[in-house]
Amino acid sequence: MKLFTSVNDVTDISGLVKEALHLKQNPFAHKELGKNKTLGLIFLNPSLRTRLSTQKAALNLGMEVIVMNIDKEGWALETRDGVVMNDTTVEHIREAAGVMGEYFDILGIRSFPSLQNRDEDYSEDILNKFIKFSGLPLVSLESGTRHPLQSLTDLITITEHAPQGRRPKVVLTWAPHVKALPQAVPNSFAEWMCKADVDFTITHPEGYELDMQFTNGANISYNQEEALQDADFIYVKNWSSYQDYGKVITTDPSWMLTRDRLGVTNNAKVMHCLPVRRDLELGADILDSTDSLVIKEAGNRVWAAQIVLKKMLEANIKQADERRFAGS
Ligand SMILES: NCCC[C@H](NC(=O)CCC(=O)O)C(=O)O
Ligand SMILES: NC(=O)OP(=O)(O)O
Repeated sequence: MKLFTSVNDVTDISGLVKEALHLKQNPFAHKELGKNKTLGLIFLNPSLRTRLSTQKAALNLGMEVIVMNIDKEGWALETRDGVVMNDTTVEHIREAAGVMGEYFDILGIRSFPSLQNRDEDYSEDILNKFIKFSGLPLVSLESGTRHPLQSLTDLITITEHAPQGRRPKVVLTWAPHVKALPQAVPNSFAEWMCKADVDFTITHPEGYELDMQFTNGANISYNQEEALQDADFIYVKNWSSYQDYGKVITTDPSWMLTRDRLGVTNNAKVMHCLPVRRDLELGADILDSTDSLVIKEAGNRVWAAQIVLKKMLEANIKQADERRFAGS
């Protein structure tokens, strides 16, 4: 594996989940694999889970890790091409990414969308430039349109807690929020669920339709109660409008999931990628109950990151060996 930016970088999804669950039982079995290899984690936006879990995963594999919050600690980055840099930006992404290529063996990048310009965000220009100019194997730590480490984690968590002998029903439900949030988490979750062995439904108010490229194969409903019927897993997330790009169309509190809503479900477990705003997006009564999987889910971020880094290290070692043999 050279890139992990979407589900399309994975050839065997259920195989990857199984391997991640195996790592969870044997976290230090590959401690030699990452010896003398350096992972660079570059954040253009805040993070708690992605930063800590990916760092821990790399340490479990014996790697060195360097973390930089480039938005706060680096020179102001220019990402556009063909501009005279006579304003506030100091360093171009071409040089910045190129330099990272000299220091690291694997690069992780977090780059949120601006939510101002849909074409720009959905072109994944910044992620693609880091890939191109670093020349490194790259793992997305959440980009303009996707959060694949989160989605792999979510599938691992669903697989661990799924009922025996039948396909689980998974429902992604929109939740209210005061701020405009990216579509990356729900896009990515939908994209993975549509390819997984689950019965998948999305429910949201009108105007919150996600880009159809991510929801192909999902049932979509504007009626939350109907959608929740017989659910085994409920994935709660706010996102801003894709159509009226980046806008908050409603904050209707009746969309907030509370425990009394779970009555129509099949004792559903509730998931959220975190951070979550209590009693705005999701009721504290759920978060503080055994119906919530959010902490275990966040725990599984380690195994998602570790299996991805392991695949990248193995591919790189193979490539390096091939180069060595070719030269001998
Ligand atoms: N990485 C996990 C989610 C990150 C981001 N949430 C946020 O920005 C929450 C901000 C707030 O609640 O103010 C999102 O939804 O994509
Ligand atoms: N879920 C998630 O990606 O959390 P952070 O933004 O804290 O990394």
